Amino acid sequence: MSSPRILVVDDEADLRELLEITLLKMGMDVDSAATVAEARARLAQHQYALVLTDMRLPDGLGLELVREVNTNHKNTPIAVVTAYGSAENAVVALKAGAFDYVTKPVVLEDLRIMVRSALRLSEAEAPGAGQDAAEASRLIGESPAMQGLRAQIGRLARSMAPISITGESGSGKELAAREIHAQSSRAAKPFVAVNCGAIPEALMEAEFFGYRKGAFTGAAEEREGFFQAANGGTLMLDEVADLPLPMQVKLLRAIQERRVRKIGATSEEPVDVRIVSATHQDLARCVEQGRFRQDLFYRLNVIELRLPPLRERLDDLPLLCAAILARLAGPGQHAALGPGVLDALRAYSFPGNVRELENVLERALAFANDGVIEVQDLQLKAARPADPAPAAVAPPPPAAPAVMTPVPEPAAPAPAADTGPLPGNLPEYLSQIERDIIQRALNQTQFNRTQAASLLGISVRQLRYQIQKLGIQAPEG
Ligand SMILES: Nc1ncnc2c1ncn2[C@@H]1O[C@H](COP(=O)(O)OP(=O)(O)OP(=O)(O)O)[C@@H](O)[C@H]1O
Repeated sequence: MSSPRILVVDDEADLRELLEITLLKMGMDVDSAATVAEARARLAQHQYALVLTDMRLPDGLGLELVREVNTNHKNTPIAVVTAYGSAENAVVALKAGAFDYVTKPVVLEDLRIMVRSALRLSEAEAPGAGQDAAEASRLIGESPAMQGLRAQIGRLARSMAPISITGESGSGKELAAREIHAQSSRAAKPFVAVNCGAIPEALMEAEFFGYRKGAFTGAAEEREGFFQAANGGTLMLDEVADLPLPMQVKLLRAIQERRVRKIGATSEEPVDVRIVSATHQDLARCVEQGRFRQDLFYRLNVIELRLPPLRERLDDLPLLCAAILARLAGPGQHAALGPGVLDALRAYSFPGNVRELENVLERALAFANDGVIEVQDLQLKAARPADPAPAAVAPPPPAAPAVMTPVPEPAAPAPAADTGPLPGNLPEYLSQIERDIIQRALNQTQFNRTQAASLLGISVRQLRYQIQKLGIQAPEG
């Protein structure tokens, strides 16, 4: 089998030589070009497994090559070499379709990581390899919005560019992130999803970067963090707007440098992780309000992927219902919608999106006779005629009175202290009360954590923490 062929485009002879030697040592065949024109000539002659170009060339910009390769040589990944500290250039190149970048002075280990990743990509795209993206997709729906989304995911999966996924709660952000990972050259490596809103602030650094044995009291043995766990794969930062500011600084550094330092370690280690972030909040607004760092926003938001709310793609309801019912019924079992049910679902606004649809159908199936769901089984309460249809990334609407009734104050069920027996285990007793109340709030809001938190007068972060601590089973994606 012949070695992969790589084109290096750089007018600085020293750097070009360094790149060539490194690539040759990795077993590649290397061609080089010193100008855009030479690069074009080479590209016309050969099919390359990777093009690596400097940003500034004597007769033009590396960016032009990025665009050309993306248009005329769709299966060839192209990466850029950017000057140190010019984060802006790297972001511009990624937006233009560069697969990845390395910064000058080039750290050879980073270069090797990038090249290996690009070659996995070329192999995956070789004719006959891999699956057809649409066929493999787990994102159900044939509405124009979903078709557009799947096409966009197919394109985005090829690069290393950070992606920021926005969309309402339950609209499929995590599923989309998994899809990007599954279609990328990183598919064989881990996909790690982290709910940034559910980690107590004091533990964040240890959770993200890991720690060495003895780094602090309780660090009985060395532990990896999320970055190490996702090495070679994809790290999804879910609810990224919930990151506390000090952690945002550390995360920005790790993303920029592609290196992390475990707590208690003296040196940093390289990590090769693609970052996908998600939020139901308007991150730009969070930046304006000083709650989110502008530089991290810029870094994460290189490419934006918006997930439409379910009410904007109601035509997908039949397919979604069929898939969800098939899953709920189990193999060999039958579950179906009775007459008028689809119309009733169509008239509903699904503030909790696909997750809410799943919950509605699951509950309805429990009530249904012989697996056929009737309109009354849906218990949609009110079809809410004038739904506000909130903007995709706007803060969630206030609790809708038609669906929710207030949860009593937590103090209300306190034991009748004067008469009843005292609880034998006060902490457990209080936990049980808390568990019941949170469960009720979640049930009432169809597991919309933002609305449940607002009903209970606590922050989403507090609610998530309590859900985890109390072991409440909330359906997750
Ligand atoms: N297009 C879709 N096709 C099939 N299932 C979907 C689709 N979109 C969402 N789902 C399902 O809906 C549920 C919620 O999806 P997911 O967890 O990805 O949403 P999310 O936007 O990340 O939610 P949250 O903001 O609450 O974290 C999951 O069970 C997921 O499988």
